[in-house]
Amino acid sequence: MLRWLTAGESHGPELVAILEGLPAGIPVTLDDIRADLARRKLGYGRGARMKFEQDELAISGGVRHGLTLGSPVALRIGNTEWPKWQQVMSAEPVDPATLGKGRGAPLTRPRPGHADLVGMQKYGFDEARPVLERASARETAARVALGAVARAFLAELGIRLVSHTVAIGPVRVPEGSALPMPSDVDALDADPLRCFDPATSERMVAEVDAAHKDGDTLGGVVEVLAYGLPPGLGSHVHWDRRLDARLAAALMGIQAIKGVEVGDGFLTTTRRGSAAHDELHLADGRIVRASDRAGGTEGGMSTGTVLRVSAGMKPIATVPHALPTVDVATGEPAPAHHQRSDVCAVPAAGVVAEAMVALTLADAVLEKFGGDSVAETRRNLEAYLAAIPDSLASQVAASDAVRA
Ligand SMILES: Cc1cc2nc3c(=O)[nH]c(=O)nc-3n(C[C@H](O)[C@H](O)[C@H](O)COP(=O)(O)O)c2cc1C
Ligand SMILES: C=C(O[C@@H]1CC(C(=O)O)=C[C@@H](OP(=O)(O)O)[C@H]1O)C(=O)O
Repeated sequence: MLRWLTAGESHGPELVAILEGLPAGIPVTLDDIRADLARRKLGYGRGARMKFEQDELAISGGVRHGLTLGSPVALRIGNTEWPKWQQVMSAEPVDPATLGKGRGAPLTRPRPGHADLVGMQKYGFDEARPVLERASARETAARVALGAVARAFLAELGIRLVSHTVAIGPVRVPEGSALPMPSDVDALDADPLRCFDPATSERMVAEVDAAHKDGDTLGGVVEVLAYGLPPGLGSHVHWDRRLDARLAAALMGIQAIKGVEVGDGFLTTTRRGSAAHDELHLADGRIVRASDRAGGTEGGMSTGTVLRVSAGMKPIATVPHALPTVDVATGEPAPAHHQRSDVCAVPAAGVVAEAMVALTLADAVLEKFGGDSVAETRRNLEAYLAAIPDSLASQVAASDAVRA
């Protein structure tokens, strides 16, 4: 079983993260994790903070000489903005009179769509600062760092992930567009919106520009693909063992994600059964699926074809053209508080989604194949695949290509 936890506030000294349950022998370097942290900052429409804040990464445990030890992997990501926030976010008691009118001023005009108001009601705060500090997606840096370690483990087994943006607001890649492969990651990261279709990307840039000009914000949809999965991760036998359910929970656990689809998702509900499923045929004596509408799971288990899940993100809640709210200090109507924000963070959400899928898949792999060293996990995986009788063996073209 793989367990992970993150802690730390958006403007606190650092984020910390622990990943427990990985086998020994996974190659992990600071540079690999830093590369993923840098990818999370990408994307046209992100706010000023992405430019000046650095992710100061340190590995505090679980890795020696570039390889995991089998012990918990502990990571720290320093917030370089901390010096400006030392007093506002001090762990030690502070005289409220010294907090002043700037950063430390109480935030009493909760933003519709953010965690502000309900967090104040639930935790008994009279302003939003103590809520938004943890509700903020700054925390996703910690998940991406853990996800980089999980991805390194999956890569050792020939499993590779890629994510891309499929919609920004109403602008969507055309139906039936080509899917990116793991080898396309650099090209995707070089695109302003991490979109695989250059013409759509141009229209997405224009959409972000238009929202920015109007003092508005945007959401969108990201898709994560996993190549090289064996059949049989997850299980049909109980709801909480289903791989699709676990992936949906992991993706819905990302700030601002409001919907998840597996494969063709809701589009499938509009089709008749005869046009909704992936027919099984024989090719060279092996079973092949004629299409991939299901997105790589059937019965809550990976089928061995490409896994395809997508997540829909709502528009950023801190709308520059501030939304109406109520000032809870005066009881009067007022505009919601706004200092700065992203116009659109969908490309970053794609990188976070990739991390959450990687962690979920790593957990499912360990559940099925176990192993205290990567070599042992690999042996168990290979023995399982070899034991599938010829009469049941399926051909998994894309996956085989990656694994080879
Ligand atoms: C990568 C990323 C960046 C985000 N940036 C902002 C932001 O700058 N301003 C903002 O108000 N919300 C931002 N959000 C969304 C908020 O974190 C989210 O709306 C808030 O936590 C409430 O979401 P919920 O209703 O899904 O819990 C971001 C989300 C993600 C995933
Ligand atoms: C800091 C990050 O994202 C932040 C997520 C976020 C929110 O409300 O979720 C609000 C913004 O922070 P601030 O209000 O300080 O400008 C984003 O910059 C990050 O992703 O590293």
